[in-house]
Amino acid sequence: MYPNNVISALQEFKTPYFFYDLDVLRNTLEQVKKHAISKGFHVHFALKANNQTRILKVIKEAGLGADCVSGGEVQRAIDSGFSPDEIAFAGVGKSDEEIELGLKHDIFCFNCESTQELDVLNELAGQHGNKARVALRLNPNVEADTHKYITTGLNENKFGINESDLDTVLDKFPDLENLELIGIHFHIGSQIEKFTPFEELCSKANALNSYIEDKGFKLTVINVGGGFGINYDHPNDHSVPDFERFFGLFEENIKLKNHQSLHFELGRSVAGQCGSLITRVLYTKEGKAKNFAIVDAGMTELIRPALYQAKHRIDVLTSDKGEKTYDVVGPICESSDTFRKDVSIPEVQRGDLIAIRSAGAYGEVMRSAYNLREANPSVYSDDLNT
Ligand SMILES: Cc1ncc(COP(=O)(O)O)c(C=O)c1O
Ligand SMILES: N[C@@H](CCCC[NH3+])C(=O)O
Repeated sequence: MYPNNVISALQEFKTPYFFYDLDVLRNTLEQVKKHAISKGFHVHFALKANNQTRILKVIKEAGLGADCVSGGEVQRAIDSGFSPDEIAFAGVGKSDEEIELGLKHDIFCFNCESTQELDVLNELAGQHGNKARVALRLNPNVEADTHKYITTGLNENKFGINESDLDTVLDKFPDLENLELIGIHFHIGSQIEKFTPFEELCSKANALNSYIEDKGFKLTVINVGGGFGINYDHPNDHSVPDFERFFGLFEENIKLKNHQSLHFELGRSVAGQCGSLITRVLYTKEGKAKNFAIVDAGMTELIRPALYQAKHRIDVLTSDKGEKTYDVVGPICESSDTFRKDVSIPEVQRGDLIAIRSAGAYGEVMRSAYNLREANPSVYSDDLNT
């Protein structure tokens, strides 16, 4: 819950809008610095989670690099001050145009996901006259224990190169004269709350690392991806994820050779807790079976509940009345436009301000204009009149 001076400042802006508490972001980044960067680990922020320039500048200043999945994100990273040698470009379907943008800027690394992509990258790099650095995204077939739509490291997923194809891919490298294989890359899924999948990932990564090095390749980059989950139920008590345990697990379990460094691509765990979607109650409706609180934000602003049945905490900022049970719903013409079902919150009335919490990652970036919805500007804590 926000303090009263913040709540009254938040009243001034046109809802719905995203509010970013930059102090929460800075505190989060302090922990990333303490438990990862100071130990020599490289942490790339996944722009797919949040690509607001203001947010990216704070993240860049803390010493993180950028993990991009489109030409647009590569360009946004560069425009936000990331140096090309801090930019990794991943993605299962990079277009020729997007690859060319990466080559033009001579970015740090392309994370490649198929043999065909390697051929295309090799050809385009040849035309550009520069060698492209490549990390192979390998599919470790590890169960991430998360929502099925956001698991990525299983054989049935479209991502990465399966172990059974690895020899064929490695055998190609002598012919790929414009590529330099510098590393291996993994990413098993997102919003992973247990630590066992990451332990399993470490043993798979160790085995594959040794296997490829034994074949005579020198890998300098071991990239274990992102996926660390956040606490959606208690964003105040857990505003910063337990990075000590997360990075400690990798420090203990990943076996690096002397010439190797460990890389991460974190999105949600960095940006998730600093953002809220601020919305106003438009109407309340007492149904036969349900009470509805109809708010002015919808799945167009935050699609996670509709897409993954995600439950974001709802804080009513302007009511201290007794609790009442509501379905909190948006104005979009879809029944799935529901933020929470049967949630107990202080009784609300038209005009009350509500914060839908933990919306800093995969919130604003996934916004759509469906129903011709207008996008209001985001608000940053540093600019509040408090
Ligand atoms: C390849 C890759 N790297 C990094 C991320 C960032 O993941 P997260 O936000 O869960 O840390 C994702 C998203 O799941 C991804 O697909
Ligand atoms: N968009 C997803 C995460 C996908 C991660 C990208 N591979 C979410 O909101 O939880």
